[in-house]
Parts: sequence; structure tokens; C-alpha cells
Amino acid sequence: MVLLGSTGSIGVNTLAVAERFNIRVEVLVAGNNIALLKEQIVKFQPCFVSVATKELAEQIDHPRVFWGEEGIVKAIRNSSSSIVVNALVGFLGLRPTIVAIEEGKTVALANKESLVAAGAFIDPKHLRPIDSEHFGLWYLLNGRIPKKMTITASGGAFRDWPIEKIEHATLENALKHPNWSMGAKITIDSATMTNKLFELLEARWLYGCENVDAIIEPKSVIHALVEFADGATTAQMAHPDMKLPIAYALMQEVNVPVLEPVDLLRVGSLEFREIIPDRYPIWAIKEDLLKHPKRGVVVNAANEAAITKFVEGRIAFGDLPRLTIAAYEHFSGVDPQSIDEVFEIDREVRRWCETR
Ligand SMILES: NC(=O)C1=CN([C@@H]2O[C@H](COP(=O)(O)OP(=O)(O)OC[C@H]3O[C@@H](n4cnc5c(N)ncnc54)[C@H](OP(=O)(O)O)[C@@H]3O)[C@@H](O)[C@H]2O)C=CC1
Ligand SMILES: CC(=O)[C@@H](O)[C@H](O)COP(=O)(O)O
Ligand SMILES: [Mn+2]
Repeated sequence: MVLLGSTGSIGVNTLAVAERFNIRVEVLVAGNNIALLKEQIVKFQPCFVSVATKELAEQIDHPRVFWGEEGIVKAIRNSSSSIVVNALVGFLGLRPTIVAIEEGKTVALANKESLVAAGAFIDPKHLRPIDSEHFGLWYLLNGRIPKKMTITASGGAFRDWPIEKIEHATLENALKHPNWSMGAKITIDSATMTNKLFELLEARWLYGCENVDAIIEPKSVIHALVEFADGATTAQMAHPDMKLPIAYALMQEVNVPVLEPVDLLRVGSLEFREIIPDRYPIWAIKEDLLKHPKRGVVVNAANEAAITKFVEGRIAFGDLPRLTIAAYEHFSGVDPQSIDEVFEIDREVRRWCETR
């Protein structure tokens, strides 16, 4: 396989699955974590490597090291593997998804921003979902037509905070996810509930079903539910661990234990809560966004720009949804007709957010 984002949370889990099932790793792509990448190179002996910059590439002792966005593209084009695991974070992951599909490869997709920004231009038949809820939906659907799909949210770092305190929550507060250990960006998206908004779009593009919604299940034991026309609802349950979705994305069929089964007596009770805009202001645009899913490119770009400002201490936590919603309203006429237009709109929205 080709692994993009090998040093991140999904990347490290993917390598654990590769090691357990003896899957060959042909390409390792990382950003700045050179120390970890060096260890991975020694262990997995990839044919090609790529890192964020030329300076970092010079620190790697390997005969075929590329760098930058072009380096990622070169590594994919040079590879002979049929599967590309895209575990890059953010809009950076979109071009590799497109290139991998152009090269006839299957994309095991963790990088949800690819679908949020450009789902209209990506044929899902080339994709296998790694995102836990979408893996759960796939597991439940099994080729059947759903009446309604529901995904669950943990509620994020501030689900039990007094609402008035959330406005000035710190980065450190936002990074305390209640159930999952993940990269910083998705953990912040979970705290604002933007992650779930993204996942509704992701579900819509992957499965073509417009009847999608989300509810809070604070234990993250149920990941997805599917309601069928006959009135039955099925639920996918598993401990919160990405190795199961990754193993399926890599192998399609898994008949050996990957996780401990869920012991319902130990789970004890399950609780469900509604996602309310008072606590999660981004939820106010959910209905409109689902009616206009191609505007995901605006929400994604504005959200990334806002997160950068928040991480750099230039805006408060409460400004994250405020800036994203302001951009969504400002760019309400957006309707990209091609993937090139998606890239142009992304740039324009980021420029606009920078002036705010
Ligand atoms: N973590 C999870 O459990 C889940 C994640 N996802 C999605 O999967 C994707 C990855 O998430 P996660 O693993 O948590 O994120 P991380 O931040 O942990 O990892 C991101 C990876 O991308 C690499 N990267 C960042 N910038 C560059 C660059 N310029 N060039 C090359 N590589 C780069 C990082 O390299 P380095 O660290 O070396 O700088 C790292 O390997 C996201 O889209 C997320 O939404 C979806 C569901 C669950
Ligand atoms: C593991 C995974 O798939 C994440 O997307 C997770 O769902 C994030 O947690 P939240 O449910 O808090 O958004
Ligand atoms: Mn998810």
C-alpha cells in the first residue's frame, strides 16, 4: 500500500494493522515528524518516501525521497500498489485523492476533507471509508437501500461544559477529546461539532442518501445506525478504535478478532442527546448545507482558516463557528462546476477569512 500521513494518528494505526496482517508498505508520506518517519523507514523499508519540505528531505537517508505536494503526487504516480491510504489532514489531502483515482487506485479514505470540499467530483466507487461512522454505515448497509442513516457524535470536549464558558475555552481544553485519541485538527472539529457536519456531507456523497442526521452518544460505542423501509433500525457497535475500520478498508473482509467485542453488561447504559445550536453554533447551517452540499468547499476552507487563527491565538474558540458561518453566508452563491473551481474557491475563501 501507499500510506499518506504515516506519522499521524490514522497513519500509526494503519502501520499497526499492516504489521499484524503482513501488508507491504511501498510508500510512506509524512510531514514534519522526521524522527518517527525514520523509525518507520527502518521497520517497513518503503520504496518511496516523501516529506513536507526539501530541507526535511535532506535529513532522510533513503535513495528515493520526494518533498512537498508535488512529492506526494510523484510518490503516488511512481507506486505500483493498488491501495492508497489517505490519512493526510485537511484540504492538502484532496489532490492526492484525485491523483490516486486517476492512477486507477482504490483510496482507503480517512481524509474526510476530500469529500467535504469536492464530493461532487469524486466517484465513491473508488473509495473505501475509514472514518468510523462511514465504515459503520457500510457495515450495516451491506448493499441494502436505507430509508435514513444516523451517525453518532461523542459531543466533543465541551459537551458537559456550561455553555457560557465555551466561548473562551483554550486550545488545551479543546484538545481533550472524551473518547478518541486523534490529531489536533479533527479533535478541535469534534469540539465545535464541525466534524459531524463534515461527516453528514461525507455520508451523503459516499452513499447518495440525503436523509442523514447525527445524534450524540457520549460513549462512542455506537457509531452508526440505519433505518430501513420496513421499520427496523440496525446499529453498528465497537470499541472506539480505528484499527477495525482500517483493517476493513485494507482487506474488505476480516474474519479474525481485531478488537475486543463490546460487553453490554460492562457498557451498562446508553444515552442519546440532541445536537443543539446553543452549544454547537455550527449546527445552525446543517439543513442549508445538506440542501447545497457543494458549498462544503466554503465551510472546509473557512474552518481551516479559523482553526489556524485559533491555534495561533488570534481568535477565541467561540469565533471558530462565527467565522465559518460568516464565510458560508458571504459565499452563498458558490456552485463549483469542476474540480479546478473547487481549488479556486478554496483559495478565495481563505483569502477572505484572512481579512476578517
Ligand atoms: N484520527 C482519527 O481517529 C480519525 C481521523 N480522520 C481523518 O483522517 C485524517 C488524518 O487525521 P489524523 O491522523 O487524526 O491527523 P494527524 O494530524 O494525526 O496526522 C496528519 C498526518 O498528515 C501529515 N501531514 C501534515 N501536513 C503535511 C504535509 N504538508 N505534507 C505531508 N504530510 C503532512 C502529518 O505529518 P507530520 O505529523 O509528520 O507532520 C501526519 O502524518 C483527517 O482528515 C481526519 O479528519 C477520520 C476519522 C478518525
Ligand atoms: C474516530 C472518528 O471517526 C472520529 O471522526 C470521531 O467520530 C470523532 O469524534 P466525534 O464523534 O466527537 O466527532
Ligand atoms: Mn468519524
